[in-house]
Amino acid sequence: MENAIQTTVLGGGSFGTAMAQVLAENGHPVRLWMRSAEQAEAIRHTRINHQYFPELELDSLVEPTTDMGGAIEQAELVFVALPSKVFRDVIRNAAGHFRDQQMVVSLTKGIERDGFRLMSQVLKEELPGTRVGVLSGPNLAGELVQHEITASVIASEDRELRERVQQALGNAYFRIYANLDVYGVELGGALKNIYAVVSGLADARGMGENTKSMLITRSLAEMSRFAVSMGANPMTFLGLAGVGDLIVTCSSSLSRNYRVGYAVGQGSTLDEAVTELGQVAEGVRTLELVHEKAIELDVYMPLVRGLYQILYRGASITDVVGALMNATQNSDVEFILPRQGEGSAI
Ligand SMILES: NC(=O)C1=CN([C@@H]2O[C@H](COP(=O)(O)OP(=O)(O)OC[C@H]3O[C@@H](n4cnc5c(N)ncnc54)[C@H](OP(=O)(O)O)[C@@H]3O)[C@@H](O)[C@H]2O)C=CC1
Ligand SMILES: O=C(CO)COP(=O)(O)O
Repeated sequence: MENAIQTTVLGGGSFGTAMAQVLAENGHPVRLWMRSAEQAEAIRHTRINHQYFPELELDSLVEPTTDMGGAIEQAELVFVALPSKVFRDVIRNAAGHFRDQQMVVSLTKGIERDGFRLMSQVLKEELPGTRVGVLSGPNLAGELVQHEITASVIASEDRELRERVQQALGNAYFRIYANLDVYGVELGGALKNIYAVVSGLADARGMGENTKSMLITRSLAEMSRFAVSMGANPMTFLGLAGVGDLIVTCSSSLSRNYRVGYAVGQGSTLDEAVTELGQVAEGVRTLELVHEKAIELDVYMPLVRGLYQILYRGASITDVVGALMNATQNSDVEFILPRQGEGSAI
């Protein structure tokens, strides 16, 4: 195709595969890097990624590979779809293959334990000289490959990168908006996973629609409050990468975080729920990190605290719900009201 962009996706899991398919359907050759030679070989022969998308026939422009060097060196645009837990190690091992000014976009929605770093920060540290962006939004992989009309946000300080990503990914079913608030867009994607777990729990317990609405709305207030305390722009949380992603992950059983919450709500232990899922649910780890950070920064996060008590301290769901409904700190104030003469806060 004229104007085809050479692309690479690192990570042959659920989202990496979905994004590779979108790129290929748009006419861009894409190397899909995965660590398993067996998996790459099977995809090459069957055109199917059996473990993650057994019903999806991959476009002929998707080339599965385990050759990390070749995949990176030949790409103009590299997308990274790896769990946050392994992100830095994989990138560090591959660092020698990247070149100056190459465009690298994180698709990962998680936080690194050491130093509470987001993936774009990891990329900047490990790959100095490259241009970095993050893509985030309400993008369930399973819906994207079904061509459900979807939108996402490319956030980067680099205008050329934003435009290139819009060009590479945009099509009749996928619309890519641009944003300059890299930190807010990325933090939104990571934080909403926690509340998807809460939402799954609530659904498993048969809680009502009033409850669900309350939970989602208060989740938005809580994640925005945290983000503002970390220096993000609260307006970003009213967009696709904030409330947009929160709504979809809190509402869909396609969300792995929701499914973990649902399983725990039905009586599984956290370990059982995560093992049964067999894919990454970033919210479980993010919860621990945000819980710790909220204490450090003294940010009021009752839902994070409640979920932490349930998942990590063995508290009963009934007790936690009771405590939340009887909470006194800030409980009767919907928004933290500004003092006279100050701007508004959330
Ligand atoms: N799925 C979705 O709908 C969306 C996911 N995301 C985000 O994308 C990121 C990746 O998620 P997703 O693809 O869904 O996760 P999956 O669990 O589906 O896949 C994870 C992928 O990472 C690979 N991997 C794990 N550990 C390593 C390692 N040490 N070295 C190399 N590869 C490794 C896995 O390989 P193997 O199969 O060999 O274990 C697999 O290919 C997450 O941060 C998620 O939040 C963002 C938007 C949507
Ligand atoms: O981020 C997602 C949708 O935007 C996917 O959520 P899960 O990781 O919970 O499946």
